[in-house]
Amino acid sequence: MPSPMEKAGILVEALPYIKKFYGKTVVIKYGGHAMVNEELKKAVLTDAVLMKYVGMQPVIVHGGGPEITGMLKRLGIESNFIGGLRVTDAETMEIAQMVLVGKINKDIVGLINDIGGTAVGLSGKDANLLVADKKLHLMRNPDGSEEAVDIGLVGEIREVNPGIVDTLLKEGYIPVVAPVAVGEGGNSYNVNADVAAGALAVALNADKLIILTDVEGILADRKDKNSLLSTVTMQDVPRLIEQGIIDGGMIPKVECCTCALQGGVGTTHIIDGRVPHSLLLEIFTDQGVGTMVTN
Ligand SMILES: Nc1ncnc2c1ncn2[C@@H]1O[C@H](COP(=O)(O)OP(=O)(O)O)[C@@H](O)[C@H]1O
Ligand SMILES: CC(=O)N[C@@H](CCC(=O)OP(=O)(O)O)C(=O)O
Repeated sequence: MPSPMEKAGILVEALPYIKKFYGKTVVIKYGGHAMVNEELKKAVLTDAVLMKYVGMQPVIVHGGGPEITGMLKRLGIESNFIGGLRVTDAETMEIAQMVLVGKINKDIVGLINDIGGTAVGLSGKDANLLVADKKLHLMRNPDGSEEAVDIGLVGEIREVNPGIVDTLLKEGYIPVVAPVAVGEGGNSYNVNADVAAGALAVALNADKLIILTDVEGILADRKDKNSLLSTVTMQDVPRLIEQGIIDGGMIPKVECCTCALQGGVGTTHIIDGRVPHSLLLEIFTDQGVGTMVTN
């Protein structure tokens, strides 16, 4: 345990970072694979509450892929993914919305409020926050040609109306957003949570986008956790994907970082949500943690 004097020293060391990020908007994408257990969830959300109390404007966009898969399995429905996206028929959409908006969103809001923050839960349907069109997945054939594949009610974000989030931030709340978008006729679209976080970060003109996941960051060799790439430039991304170094669920994350940077977001980071207080380490220390994707 640090002595009281050491504790005072730690607080003073944080001062330049508190000053730098005072009033700045930070979008935190909290992935389902990083929601490992209740203790860890509490550590992540405590960091968000602390950020709020020192003057930052955290906005949480959560995922919940594993929990949706678990619920579908309990109901005897198999999950299929194409290009990292869940093939979403009407029944799957109904369950995904129930899990994301009705369960995970409310669990996060409850935990934040219990820790001492004041959170308000939203889905992308509230106040037309996320408006989407049906997304067709482009699949590459072995001969190099591309084919559009129907993956059901998966949405491609067409418009973000961040007014409701701005209003909540101004009133001192922590907005917590579930990645369900509204489409024509008021119907629901399932949106990848990384994509939702990236689009919201751009619309809010955020200073930082931090993606919490279940690996150390981008690894040069996925079998070697010591091969962390601490910085990756936007220009490196297509080559890393082509070489198969970045694969699967990491692809939407880096693509979102790239889109966010192109859309004016200050910095983007992919960090390990399994490490307690990794958010604080990223924001309040010189070294940072995980991978920073830069332009
Ligand atoms: N180069 C890479 N470095 C680290 N992880 C990678 C890499 N390429 C692919 N991945 C995979 O991406 C996964 C993270 O994406 P995903 O499972 O969708 O997480 P989340 O639920 O947090 O969105 C990792 O667990 C890992 O299996
Ligand atoms: C279209 C699509 O794939 N939607 C995701 C939404 C949740 C999500 O993205 O959760 P994670 O961040 O935990 O992966 C899904 O249904 O799993």
